[in-house]
Amino acid sequence: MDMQQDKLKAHLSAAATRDLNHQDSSHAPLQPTQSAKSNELDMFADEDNDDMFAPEPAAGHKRDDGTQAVRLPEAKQLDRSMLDDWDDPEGYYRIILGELLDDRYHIQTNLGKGVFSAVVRALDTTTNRTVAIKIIRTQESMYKAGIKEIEILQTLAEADPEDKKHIIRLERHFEHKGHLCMVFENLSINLREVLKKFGRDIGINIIAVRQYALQMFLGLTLLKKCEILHADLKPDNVLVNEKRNQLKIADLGSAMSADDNDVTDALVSRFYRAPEIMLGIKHDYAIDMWSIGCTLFELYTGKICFTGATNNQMLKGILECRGKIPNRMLKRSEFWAQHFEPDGTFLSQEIDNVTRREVVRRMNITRTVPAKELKARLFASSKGLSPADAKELNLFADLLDKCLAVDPVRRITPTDALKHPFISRPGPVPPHNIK
Ligand SMILES: Nc1ncnc2c1ncn2[C@@H]1O[C@H](COP(=O)(O)OP(=O)(O)OP(=O)(O)O)[C@@H](O)[C@H]1O
Repeated sequence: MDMQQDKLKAHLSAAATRDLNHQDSSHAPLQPTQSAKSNELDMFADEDNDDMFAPEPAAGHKRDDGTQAVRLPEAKQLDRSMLDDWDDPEGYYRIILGELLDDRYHIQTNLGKGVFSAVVRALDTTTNRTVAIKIIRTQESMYKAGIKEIEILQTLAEADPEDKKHIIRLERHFEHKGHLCMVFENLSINLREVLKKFGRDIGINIIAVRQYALQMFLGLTLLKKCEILHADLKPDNVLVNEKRNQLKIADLGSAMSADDNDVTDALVSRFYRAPEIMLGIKHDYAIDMWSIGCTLFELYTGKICFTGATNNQMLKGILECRGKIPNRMLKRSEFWAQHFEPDGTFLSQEIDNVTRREVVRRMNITRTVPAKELKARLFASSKGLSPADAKELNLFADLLDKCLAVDPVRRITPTDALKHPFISRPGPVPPHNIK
């Protein structure tokens, strides 16, 4: 529980920072050159290519994926007994570039720290391939969470032997100096970084969004088939390959069995949190579809779909954009009284601009059908659309409307999302991917 709270705190502060980062970004035109591109491998081709993870070009050799790998001094087992402590005060393993882990993995790059782990990129000297290794912090709760994540990843891999469903592959795991180490296939950057580098805070082109949407929906079908909720989907937890034409859903550290659905209003990072979670209604697979809807909106516009410093302010944004919460939902809600009066009036808990005190503003939202607002926001970020582009964007708006249905019972399922015309119509999508 501590760990979850820890993780949530970090998510909240990261989300708040992102919120600030996005305040000034301007809307993106759907540039004709972007929308006209038809080759999905080429979807970012005219954009700058300065990969933050690109290895040193000079002393490199070609990897099997065609990229350059750094030539490192000969791998050696460091005698860490010479060191006072191989962990930092927070239980993270202190990374030493060049160290050989498990007599096999030669650490090349430090990819940074998450809440649960430090992640490194390493060369597997047995296969000569690059891998990513998640080195879990020492805390017992984190070790246990790591074991759970391994079990879930194994279940998912067994159900997808051909690796077609876009969920990250765990190759194996081992222990090193009391740390659980998880060896993953190596990927490049996450979708938040894609947005920052290639969308320049204005979003990426609709062909890329469609390709990514298809792959994420395939991932959701596998999760559902295995009766697993990811419960932390957001751009940060979706990784792409070097070419950026394939993605994998990653970080299953919060994933759980679908019947493990105790009511809590703090599940999922706040901006990607479905309304039923905030209202205290028993949740199911639909929470992941909501998160994907928010992620797709953000990919296209470069803007976070719903923001709010609290669940209450998140609900306010959702109500304004998507209309009234249906009574049948409020009836099943454990936390409705924190946000509504018995007659359905919304109690917006805001900070007064002048006094800086909390004030409660009563809002009577009666609209039962979603406003055109979502669509308007998509079109506002796309200037100078050709009729063909506008048609494409209308299809995307219709799909998003269904992914972001307030009532989870009415929200589109992954299988139906794959059949939606935005995804299923003929186009530049490899046919083997559509199952
Ligand atoms: N297989 C991989 N290939 C390349 N980079 C990876 C891989 N796995 C993780 N990373 C990088 O490490 C970061 C953290 O990974 P991950 O989210 O799995 O760790 P975590 O400790 O669970 O973090 P948190 O829960 O705080 O997001 C990712 O955002 C990504 O940038």
